Amino acid sequence: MSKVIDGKAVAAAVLEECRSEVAEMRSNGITPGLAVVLVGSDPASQVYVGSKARTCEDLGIYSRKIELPEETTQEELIKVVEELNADSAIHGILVQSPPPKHIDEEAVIRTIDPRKDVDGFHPENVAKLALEDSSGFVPCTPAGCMRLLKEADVETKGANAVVIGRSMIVGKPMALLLMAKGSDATVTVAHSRSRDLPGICRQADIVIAAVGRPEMVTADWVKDGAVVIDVGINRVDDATKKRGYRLTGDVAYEEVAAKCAAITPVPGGVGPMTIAMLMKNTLKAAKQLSS
Ligand SMILES: NC(=O)C1=CN([C@@H]2O[C@H](COP(=O)(O)OP(=O)(O)OC[C@H]3O[C@@H](n4cnc5c(N)ncnc54)[C@H](OP(=O)(O)O)[C@@H]3O)[C@@H](O)[C@H]2O)C=CC1
Ligand SMILES: Nc1nc(=O)c2c([nH]1)NC[C@@H]1CN(c3ccc(C(=O)N[C@@H](CCC(=O)O)C(=O)O)cc3)C=[N+]21
Repeated sequence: MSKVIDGKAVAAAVLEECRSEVAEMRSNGITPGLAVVLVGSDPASQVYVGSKARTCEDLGIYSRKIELPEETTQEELIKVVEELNADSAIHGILVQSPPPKHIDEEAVIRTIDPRKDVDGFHPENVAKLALEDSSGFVPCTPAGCMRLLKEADVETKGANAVVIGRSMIVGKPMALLLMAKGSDATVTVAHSRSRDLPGICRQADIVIAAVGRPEMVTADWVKDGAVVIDVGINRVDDATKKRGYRLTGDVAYEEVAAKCAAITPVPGGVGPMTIAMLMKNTLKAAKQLSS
């Protein structure tokens, strides 16, 4: 028996919280605004960016989509960010990752005003997360995973949590959130150099898979009754689908679902939460900048 954690439903509830907050802010004369910058034309990035803009419009958040050509230089991109920093209609700035290879992503992120850094990627916000200072912005995907654990009534206190992946977008902030006071998990972070990943994973009460390898986590890696959060979004070729591909996570869903206590599906798990938490962060930015 397994319980499916419905990310789409939890995200919808978070978005309803946002909708009433937006209405209240607008009645006080503040319209929250989010700018999403996309360099190049990666098809997956275009899907996410479109979905972010649609969600903003639906909630009454002002959204500006800035699509720049692949050959945009770092200087040009930094100039765009600086203009958004100075623009009082914009409270949140997101530069879609990854940018083309000729752009130094870290330099661009450092240019974003930390008060508008709704991704939580700026060093100042990374430091605030590590310091457990709640005035900063928490990266949307791990924040969404924490909310899913909470909604599914998963006890993190004292639990063994294994995070697979150590990226600055997902794995590392996820580990910080799980170990923070209040969450109180015992956290192991695994990555491509980890020895005996299946053995490490089998110790876990909570598995967070953020790797980018389709169906890597199989049933024999997962302890009976564990909770599995699948962050992976992988496109795999599938001739039976009209788009020519299907989406799959980093977890072999069917076999793992058969033995775990709870699991997030892909799609419909962590992905929708990422967008919902981005809206939350945008409202937080708008409130902090307007007060
Ligand atoms: N649902 C959502 O909203 C989001 C989903 N994603 C998805 O999550 C996944 C991870 O994304 P992201 O963190 O950005 O990816 P990265 O590629 O930045 O990081 C992947 C991590 O996985 C580790 N890794 C790679 N191969 C293995 C392996 N064989 N065994 C163990 N560890 C391995 C890497 O180790 P090392 O550090 O040693 O290289 C790295 O730490 C992707 O599928 C991505 O599409 C990402 C963001 C948001
Ligand atoms: N600066 C930056 N911030 C990000 O937050 C960021 C980024 N760059 N680069 C790429 C990753 C990935 N990401 C996703 C967001 C939503 C879904 C999502 O909504 N997925 C749907 C399916 C979408 C589909 O059909 O393709 C789901 O899982 O149900 C997925 C992935 C945000 N990212």
